[in-house]
Amino acid sequence: MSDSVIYKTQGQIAYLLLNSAPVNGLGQAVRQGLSDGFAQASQDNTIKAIVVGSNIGPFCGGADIAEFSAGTFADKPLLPQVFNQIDASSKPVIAAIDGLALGGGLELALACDYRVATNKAKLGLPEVHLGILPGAGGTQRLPRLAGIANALQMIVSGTPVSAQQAQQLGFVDLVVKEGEDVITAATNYAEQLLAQQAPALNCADMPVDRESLPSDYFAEFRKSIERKTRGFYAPERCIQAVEAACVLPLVDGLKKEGELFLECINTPQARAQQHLFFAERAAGKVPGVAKDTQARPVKKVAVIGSGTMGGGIVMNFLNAGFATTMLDLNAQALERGVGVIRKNYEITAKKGKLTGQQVEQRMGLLTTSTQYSDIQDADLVIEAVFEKMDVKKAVFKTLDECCKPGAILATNTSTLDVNEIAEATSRPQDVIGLHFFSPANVMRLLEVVRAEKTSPDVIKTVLGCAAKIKKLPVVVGVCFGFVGNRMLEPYGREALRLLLEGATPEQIDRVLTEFGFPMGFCSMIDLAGNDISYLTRQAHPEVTQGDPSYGALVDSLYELGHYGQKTGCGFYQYNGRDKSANPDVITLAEQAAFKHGITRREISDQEVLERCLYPLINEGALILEEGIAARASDCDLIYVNGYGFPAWRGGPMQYANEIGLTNVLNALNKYKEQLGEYGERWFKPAPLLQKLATDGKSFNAV
Ligand SMILES: NC(=O)c1ccc[n+]([C@@H]2O[C@H](COP(=O)([O-])OP(=O)(O)OC[C@H]3O[C@@H](n4cnc5c(N)ncnc54)[C@H](O)[C@@H]3O)[C@@H](O)[C@H]2O)c1
Repeated sequence: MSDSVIYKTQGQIAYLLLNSAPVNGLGQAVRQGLSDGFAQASQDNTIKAIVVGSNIGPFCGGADIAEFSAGTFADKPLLPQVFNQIDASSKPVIAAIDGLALGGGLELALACDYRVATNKAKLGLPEVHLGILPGAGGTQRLPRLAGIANALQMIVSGTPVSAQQAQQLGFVDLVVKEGEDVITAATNYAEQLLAQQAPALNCADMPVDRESLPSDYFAEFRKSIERKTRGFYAPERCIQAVEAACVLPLVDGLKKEGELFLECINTPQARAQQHLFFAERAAGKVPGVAKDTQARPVKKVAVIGSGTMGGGIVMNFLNAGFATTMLDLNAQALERGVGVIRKNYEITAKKGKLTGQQVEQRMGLLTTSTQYSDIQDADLVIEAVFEKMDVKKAVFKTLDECCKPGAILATNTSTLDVNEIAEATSRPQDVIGLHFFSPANVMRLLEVVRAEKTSPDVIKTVLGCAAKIKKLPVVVGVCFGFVGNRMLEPYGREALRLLLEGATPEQIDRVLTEFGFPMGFCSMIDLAGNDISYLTRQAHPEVTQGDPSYGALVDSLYELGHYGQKTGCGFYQYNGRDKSANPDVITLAEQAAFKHGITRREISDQEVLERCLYPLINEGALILEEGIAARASDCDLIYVNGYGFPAWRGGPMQYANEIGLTNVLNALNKYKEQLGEYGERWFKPAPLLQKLATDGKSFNAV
């Protein structure tokens, strides 16, 4: 038998202990070990019960996902076969669960007859997040053990539950206290079962209670998740599998589940979602930051600026239990900032997501000040003041004078040069960019901007802090807009140019939302305020590369005071929640087109999509070439988590991989030719894209 599963016996009980670090992934060797162990225990007449547990701590993190892309998940024995073998055992089988029982790990536990778990265990079926469904019996056994509604909720949301919740739902039999050894507890449980002559249970004999649910239950459930799952393929297949569990005997339900699993596994969506899964793990590996780099201790945090971003950033740290000082030179702004934080917490408490005591606890961690001398003992300072270089430099000079040696000095700038800000101090090695996204207390993405002199231990420290405040940190280099906003620039440039060439805001937004963005570019600019886009361009005229038509329509709207939603008018007109076309936009576009010698024409939806997306992808290739991002998957994480790029497409670079880099390259070349001088200026393919396409490779090769 393989070392991946340890087989041992003690008295009447056989133990199968998974032994495959780090999380007992169910690769071929583990599957084989389980199957062999069960065969051995079944044949041994002295064995009366079987305990399945872990030799390394966590019970089981699930299938070995790398096997999906390699195709080896189909190497025998197949996971469903092994679990059917366990379910069919004539001897009681007890799962002993500590730590994780996720995906295939929970399906393994469900195939056992009884489950004993520690109160720290997490049990769930997160397959839907990988674009697939639980394909080893989870969709058939969980409804039988936990009821249809509970199972459906767990399978479609992918959200795990605690051992206590699992016991309430009926699929954990015993929860053991912290510190108790779960294998000992499972052994005691097995002995009790044997003393009671408790039978081995077979899921096939368990009824599914469909009658207690309304006849339109599944239809209503579908409606309830419609918005959240728009565009995703797997949730509907999960529902169909649970529906099958309601009407089919177990053996046929398992067959149906297997068919639905195969329908999902080879789709671009499953590849995209698995790409993002691996991308998150890869993002933690930062070139130049060694594994054994020591992080600096961070206990006290200070945030400079109590405006929109400062307040949101402060909340992250209060939520994670950090003593935090919010500093603003303007006492009124400071008071307003504290008020906004309290109000946000109170709204959350009203929704029942925080208790009154928790609100006070968090507010109790907050101190405020208008004096820099009050933050001299802060370990981490995050600046979120006005976006002006002279203001930022003055703040960093003051921080340099007042902060203790070794304090990390971070800036939340969106567009300014972090190297220049760092040089305003005598300690550029301690300076870093922490680019939070708005609303900063909600958005998970954090661009960590590594300046030329930022020291590796500073990066290591902020990555640790990011994990504590539950952010997804992606390390990027210094350039205008870093990764996210830099890639957004050509996307927006093309959307605005297409309006001059003949497209309408409605067409652009429709094409982009049909692609999967939650909103199109014109609606997005209206929401953010086109004054921001106008003023940023004024401050950074170099982005236009001398193109006089660049952003022309935004200029016209700005000059009319039509800033978007905040003034009730922008690309659209707003009346409360109602949004309608702004008829002036066409006239303004015609005037701008005339001024810049652009001939208006009918624009196809395909052109809208290609011209918005391909330059964005091309910019990603330039970013990779320049080393601003370490890997294409980092750009994807930024786009999916910060810019609404549909997760089921895996991010712009993965989308390009999926449609083929040659197609992207050919389209860029086509527009380069078709659009004359404009095309020559903006549609030059990045050398990296050209090379990869010519070599028949994808961005994953970088
Ligand atoms: N708003 C966004 O969506 C967003 C997103 C990402 C990053 N950012 C960046 O975050 C920073 C702050 O943006 P915001 O939208 O919160 O601005 P804001 O205008 O809402 O707040 C800025 C605050 O800084 C204070 N302030 C100004 N100078 C100061 C000084 N010298 N010392 C202490 N306090 C000072 C002001 O009183 C004000 O309360 C900017 O650099 C911006 O580019 C903003």
